[in-house]
Amino acid sequence: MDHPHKQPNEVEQLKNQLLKQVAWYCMGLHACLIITFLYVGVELLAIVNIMSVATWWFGIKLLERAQQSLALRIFSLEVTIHSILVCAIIGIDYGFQFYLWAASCLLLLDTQLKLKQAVLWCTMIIIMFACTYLVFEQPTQHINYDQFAPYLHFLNVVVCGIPMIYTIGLIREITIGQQDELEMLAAHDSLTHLFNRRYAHNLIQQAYRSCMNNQQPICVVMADIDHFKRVNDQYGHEQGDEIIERVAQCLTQHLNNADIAVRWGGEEFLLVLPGYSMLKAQKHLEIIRQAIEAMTFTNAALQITMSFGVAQWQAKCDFETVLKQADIALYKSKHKGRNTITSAPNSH
Ligand SMILES: Nc1nc2c(ncn2[C@@H]2O[C@H](COP(=O)(O)OP(=O)(O)OP(=O)(O)O)[C@@H](O)[C@H]2O)c(=O)[nH]1
Repeated sequence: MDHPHKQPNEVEQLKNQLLKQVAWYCMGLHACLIITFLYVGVELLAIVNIMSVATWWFGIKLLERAQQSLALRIFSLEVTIHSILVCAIIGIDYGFQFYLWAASCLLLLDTQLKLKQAVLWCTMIIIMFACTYLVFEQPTQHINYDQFAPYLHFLNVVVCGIPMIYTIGLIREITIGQQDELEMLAAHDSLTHLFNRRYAHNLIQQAYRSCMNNQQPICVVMADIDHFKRVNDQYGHEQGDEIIERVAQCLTQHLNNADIAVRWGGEEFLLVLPGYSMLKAQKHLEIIRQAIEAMTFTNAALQITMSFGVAQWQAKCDFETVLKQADIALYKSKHKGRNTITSAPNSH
């Protein structure tokens, strides 16, 4: 069940905007048709179009009140009735039956309608479209401008097709955007935007395999903010969060594209440095250590430091083992008084 205080869905808002655009387009179209039908002497259809303008206007008001599902059903019903009526009066030569395709597409956009129901209704509309060719071949009222029928037919197909392409294209974009966002959310930690532990696992294995294949060294680093509990207690949890964020930014700034930075736990980070020998990693970590030590905050009294443990990932060694080596080295850094880098002994 929906939570009464749930956030408005961004995608639904986008869809609403898009539907409003389409609705304005359709309302304008019907307004033009009022004039057209008056001009060609089919007053009944001019009246039908006046009713259509009113319906689309009402639908726009529903969209403005975020009643998207009801608006879509009304739009779809309007288009269906309208197309059938027009075909019943002037026949199918003018191509108004194609709006039934648009009506079925509109109904499919109603996500509150169960897929089975939507498919059933859409199928019925498409069957109605097919029936127009059997039932309305002979018009009940002839228009004096029969010679324009092929052009109007052509125009109707195009006019009907454009919003369909536009709508489906935009929904495609929304879907791709959503997929990217989901992938991003699944891969990254929300506070630091670094990779999360679960996602990083495969990346780390890939980096390791690539280094082993190219006979390159690779280092694994465990890093932990010092006395973070004290910082939290003294300056508050929010300040603590800001520190974690800033440390993550600092790490990212000092890493290359191929390096992997992971938020491993609360104030604990894992770095995987492909192509780094132990010496190169130590030098690089020293730059990072100094950068973190030099960080300033709004509260001038606040200063933080970070401890590091680094291990070189040897061939035929599994990740858990090298991680443990880096972890033990980190523990030693803490033991030595923190704000320092320690290398795992068997990694030289
Ligand atoms: N603000 C904030 N604090 C966190 C977060 N995750 C963990 N912590 C806190 O980080 C602190 C970690 O404390 P400890 O593991 O005892 O280590 P420490 O105080 O950093 O001490 P050392 O690691 O020994 O230097 C705990 O108080 C956690 O509540 C977070 O996302 N935000």
